[in-house]
Amino acid sequence: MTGLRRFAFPAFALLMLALPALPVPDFWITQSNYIGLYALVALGLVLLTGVAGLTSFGQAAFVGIGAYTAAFMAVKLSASPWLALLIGVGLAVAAAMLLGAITLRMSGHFLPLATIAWGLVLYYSMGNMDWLGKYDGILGVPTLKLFGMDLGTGRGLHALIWAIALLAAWACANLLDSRPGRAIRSMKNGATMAEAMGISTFRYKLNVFVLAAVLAAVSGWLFAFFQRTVNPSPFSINKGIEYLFMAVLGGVSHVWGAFLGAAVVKLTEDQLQVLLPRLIGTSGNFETIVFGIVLVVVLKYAPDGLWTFVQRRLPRADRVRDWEGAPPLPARDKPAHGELLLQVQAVRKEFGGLVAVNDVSFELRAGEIVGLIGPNGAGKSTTFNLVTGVLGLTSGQVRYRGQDIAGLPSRAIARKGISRTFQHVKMIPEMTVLENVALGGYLRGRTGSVRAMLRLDRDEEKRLFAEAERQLARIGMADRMHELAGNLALGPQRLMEIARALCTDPALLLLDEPAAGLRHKEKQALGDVLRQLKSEGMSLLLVEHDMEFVMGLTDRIVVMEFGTNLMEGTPPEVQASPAVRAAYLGTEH
Ligand SMILES: Nc1ncnc2c1ncn2[C@@H]1O[C@H](COP(=O)(O)OP(=O)(O)OP(=O)(O)O)[C@@H](O)[C@H]1O
Repeated sequence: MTGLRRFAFPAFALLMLALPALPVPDFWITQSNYIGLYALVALGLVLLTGVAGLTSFGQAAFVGIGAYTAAFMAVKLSASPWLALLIGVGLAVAAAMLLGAITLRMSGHFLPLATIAWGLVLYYSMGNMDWLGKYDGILGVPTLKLFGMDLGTGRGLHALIWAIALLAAWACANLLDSRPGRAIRSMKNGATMAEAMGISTFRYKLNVFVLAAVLAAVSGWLFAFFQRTVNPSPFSINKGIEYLFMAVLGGVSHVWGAFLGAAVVKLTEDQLQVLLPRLIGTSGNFETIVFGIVLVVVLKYAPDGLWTFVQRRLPRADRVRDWEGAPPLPARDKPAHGELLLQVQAVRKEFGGLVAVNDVSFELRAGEIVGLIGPNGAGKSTTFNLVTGVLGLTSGQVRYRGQDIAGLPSRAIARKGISRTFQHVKMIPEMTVLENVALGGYLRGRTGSVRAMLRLDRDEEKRLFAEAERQLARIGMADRMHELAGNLALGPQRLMEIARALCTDPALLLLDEPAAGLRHKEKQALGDVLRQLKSEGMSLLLVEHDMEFVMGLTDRIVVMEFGTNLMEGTPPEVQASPAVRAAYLGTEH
């Protein structure tokens, strides 16, 4: 890390923790308290929405759970605030697990809708329950005491709010730069790539959803002791939208975006509440209208949020190469040369009335490169997806090293030693090449989210990065490991995907149209890499449209047309076949 980056966080933390001791007016301390409380909630949304791609409008309801638990237990039960924290967080976890279990397997708009419903249900429940004081809420919450010291509501509480918010930011930043963090980041653009790397996307979605709920509940707990009264209005769906607005405005993919978003929203909201009634001549919640307009403008012109403007000015530093000499990751037993590796037996896939793959069979032995070719729409990609578990079979069998793998999810197939690349490169563009490749090592590591947040994963990380660099060196890209993956041209991106697949320690590598869209030189480089992998004993199944590319590379070729096996043979046999030529030229045969 550069000096600026290394010192920025401790300097900011020190400033925020020392702020109450400085001659700062009480008003600014109060504002800063709100910013810390809001940032804690927005931080959860950064992970949930920005990083994992899940939208929640219901975070204010989780804040409400924390706040109401704290107020109720302190006022009605005179219980310890720390017990209230435990129970509040526990309730938020239970609610998030239940809500997540129902909605997180569904795609698209189900989660946002469910979170809206959840926000509304909780708001009206809080407002209608006698024992929670209905819309008046619970008054007279005592101040928080820590080691016998009364923190009060202003300066004393400021240190606690900011200590917790900064600790949470540190933990979230650690999480994002770790094995589980890469898994979370890989889910943003759909589950296919993540699952192919062996990641249970449902588990990580639930993890992040629960973590965001916990951060919100902790904020609510602090909020109750800060305001010393709770009522439903700060936990309404409006506030849920405002939290999302803070995260989006600040920079929904960046931990520090949460703080920037919370600060900008809080400070402008206050200014607008004074300014707008004066301008318009009548009072009302006009700031909401302004925020709505600003949100549309931000989404249009700065979809990554304001933090990106700050980040662009900070120098980007390469990851410190501290993994020299790290012990190698565990590796699987490799099949002996010539062992029967993959048996595809009469696989069939129907989409409604269309038979995309019609009882196709072929085999692949260890150490071979087999090509699966055919004209557009022949059913190659569908066959590929049947083997890799992305699609379910209508009938037939797929055996890998003698075991039936048909119907297994792709992450289970990855675990068995089959890895793949994608026709349209799937990567995390804002991560470096090295980090993208390290994602491939996911199944070879063990670190969970809690260990990662506490930074107890460094030994394993060194092993993962050492392996990622080794695989990059294997395909001749070690010198580009610190570049952002999104900045690479298509050829190197495809090679990077191969390195990522190799990082899974596969016994069989499946490449989906690796030469598509590549220039002549890039194709040559790819061909050299594949030949080298074969010489190292790797087994490869190549789905390819480009006849010329596969001819010089493969041992055997399976030709498909209209979903069926047209023929199978060596490259010269295929090249000599009038039927294949006719299929490619689209003439009768
Ligand atoms: N999810 C789907 N739903 C309905 N039809 C599909 C689906 N996926 C593929 N098909 C159809 O199945 C047939 C085979 O498609 P597939 O993508 O497997 O062919 P391909 O040989 O890989 O072609 P290309 O080289 O163009 O990728 C095509 O007619 C396609 O339209």
